[in-house]
Amino acid sequence: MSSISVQAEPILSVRDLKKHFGGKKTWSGAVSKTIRAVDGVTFTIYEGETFGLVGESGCGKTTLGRCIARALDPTGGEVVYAPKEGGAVDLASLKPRDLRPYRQDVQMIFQDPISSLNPRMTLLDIIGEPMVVNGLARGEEVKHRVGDLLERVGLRAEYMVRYPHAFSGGQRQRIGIARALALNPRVIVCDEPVSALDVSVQAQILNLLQDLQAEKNLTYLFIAHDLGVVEYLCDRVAVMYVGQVVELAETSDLFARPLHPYTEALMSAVPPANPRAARAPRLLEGDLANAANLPPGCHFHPRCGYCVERCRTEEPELREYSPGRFVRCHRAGELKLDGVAELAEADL
Ligand SMILES: Nc1ncnc2c1ncn2[C@@H]1O[C@H](COP(=O)(O)OP(=O)(O)OP(=O)(O)O)[C@@H](O)[C@H]1O
Repeated sequence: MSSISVQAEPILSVRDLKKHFGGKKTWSGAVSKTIRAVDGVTFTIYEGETFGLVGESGCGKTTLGRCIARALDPTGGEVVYAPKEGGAVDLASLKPRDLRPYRQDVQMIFQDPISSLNPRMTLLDIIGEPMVVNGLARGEEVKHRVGDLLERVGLRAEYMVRYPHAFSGGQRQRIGIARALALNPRVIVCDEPVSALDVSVQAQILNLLQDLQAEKNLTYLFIAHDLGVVEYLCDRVAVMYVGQVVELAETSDLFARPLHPYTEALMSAVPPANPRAARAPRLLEGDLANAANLPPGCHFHPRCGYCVERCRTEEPELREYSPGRFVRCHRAGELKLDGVAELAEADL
């Protein structure tokens, strides 16, 4: 795990970010339902840290990551970025032309490298084109830089004349990483970068990401549903449930003692450290709430084993439970919830 220095400065402050889909008139005059994919997310990411984002499929992680990288236009809220030269800019509200100088600072790596790599382009074009378009290099210099980048991510420079289909899944992810690095970014949104890979290859890619972070002082927003990967890699973690953050904490605190019943439920699906341990997995029951038709009160209440009357009617706020620890639950602190570390100890 990388550790951020105490003096680390905020590099991205996400404030009340929203991305709603739908809500538009259809051809028949009816209005389509509004899907609240991201619905008021607030957190700060510090320079050099790995900030994890977890939650079930469909809870809005990808949409949030894409809004932060401005691959999608947010519906509302702010993404305040601190450029190297000082000051602060709200990436969420900049017009495309004004966004251009900052776009290269925030890059993305995707889950499925093959669908994000143009099959008709050589690696030289895939990795070199952004350099040329952004005026970072031209001519022979592009080849040199692409060769260096390929070698840095563990591939051979001469592969630059080949096409993506000639490579394995792990190698393609290395190509995706080289492309993201081509513009010397400061922040990389890593959207499930290892979930499509074999376990042995996953470790190699995670090690590469860690080495690159140390070398280039990169900041990662790391989106994942595999809690084991998140525990290993992230400094802090935000847990999302239907478009909202329900808990945010330092990784070790979150895993040792979750404060939100949803976090506990996610963790109960993690295999115990001791495989012989007799532990009944308390799997998450019921389906993720519908982002187009949210339940009243706490959005998690229909699936929550700790639900009381207030949870059915009153929507909880995200509040700071202790310094740096945020939770959106009426009963936070009152409940004694199981974390992974505690379970592992109890199992021995
Ligand atoms: N372009 C779109 N139009 C309409 N709805 C969308 C669009 N993109 C995402 N959604 C909806 O927004 C919600 C959040 O989706 P998103 O892909 O961000 O979740 P996720 O947590 O990243 O899921 P996964 O892990 O499966 O990628 C879902 O209900 C999804 O159906």
